[in-house]
Amino acid sequence: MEPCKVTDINIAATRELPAPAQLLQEIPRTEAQQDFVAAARREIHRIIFGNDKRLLLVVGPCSIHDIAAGREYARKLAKLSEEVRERILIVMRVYFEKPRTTVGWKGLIMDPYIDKSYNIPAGLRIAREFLREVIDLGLPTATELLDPITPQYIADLICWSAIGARTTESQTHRQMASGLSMPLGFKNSTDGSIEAAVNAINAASREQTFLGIDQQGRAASVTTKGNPDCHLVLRGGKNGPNYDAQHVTDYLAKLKSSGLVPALMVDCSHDNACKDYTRYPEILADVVSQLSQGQDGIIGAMVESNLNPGSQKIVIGEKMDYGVSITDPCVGWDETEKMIRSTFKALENRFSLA
Ligand SMILES: O=C[C@H](O)[C@H](O)COP(=O)(O)O
Ligand SMILES: C=C(OP(=O)(O)O)C(=O)O
Repeated sequence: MEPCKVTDINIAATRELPAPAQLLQEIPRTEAQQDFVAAARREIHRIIFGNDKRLLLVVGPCSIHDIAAGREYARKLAKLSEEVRERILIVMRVYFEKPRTTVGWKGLIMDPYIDKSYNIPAGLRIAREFLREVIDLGLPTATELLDPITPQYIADLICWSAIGARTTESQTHRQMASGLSMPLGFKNSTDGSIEAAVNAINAASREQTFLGIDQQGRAASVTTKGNPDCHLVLRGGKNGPNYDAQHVTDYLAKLKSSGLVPALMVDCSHDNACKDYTRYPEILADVVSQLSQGQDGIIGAMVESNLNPGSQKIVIGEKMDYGVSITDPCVGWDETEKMIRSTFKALENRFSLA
């Protein structure tokens, strides 16, 4: 009789990945890119701690799936960001990892050819190359870090990152965040509560020891110092939005009483808008009006935006519409430009008062 199998019963395949150091050598960052990332992180840090009154605006596609469209978007955004940088620090969403409620396309790193071939080595290479391009345009980069191994491959090119609503409560992600070198936002939970995010900021700001990998790709025990630049992101929840003035005031008080920096970003998409992209402009306008009324605890806003509005379903093997999201719906470029220009105008008062 065959002995009973007790390992790898549910493993279909494993595929070796290049070590992080190998990929970083193959697709290196230049000194100028390194200086740019460090400077952008410092600027974001200053905004979080109230030493820079500009609005931190994290804007861009829900996910990057087509590099040509991503590049066109980045060029347009870079140009606009120069025009408004006196009052708004624009950071581009360059999201390569998507958390799913159940199942679905998990982003360019996991499945770069959107055909279930799951060529992760190719995904990591494409991601690194695109991040370098965005930085070379003078745009700081933002991403959600989902898989705890991914940062070793791309984090040196990221200026701000998010831990998403579905993973804020995860110890693994809090530990990872505690060792990341960039400012980071924890989203409130999908049920709308902020407790998990408050606990996450607390945990991530402290030293942690956990299992990870080193730059050679070897399993390692990692000890971190704690990330001092974490903050809350309000994204609404299943009971509705949570960006209104009352919620914002209550949540800032909660952060303060928990001994945390009273700073939060409002995500104008997701459950704050019931994923209805036509509502993103009115939510951003509300946030800006709170700022104009002196609410200094709002440090930033997030908007899911693409070249063209809406979203489309993935049909494997079929051509997709150019510049349209294949994950959450986004506002199109024309609307995005209007939103950013009117935000710039509306912030005039804030700066003249300062
Ligand atoms: O921002 C993206 C989505 O909201 C998130 O990845 C969940 O998507 P899903 O509910 O379609 O799986
Ligand atoms: C997945 C995202 O957001 P959330 O975690 O708030 O659903 C996102 O910003 O892409």
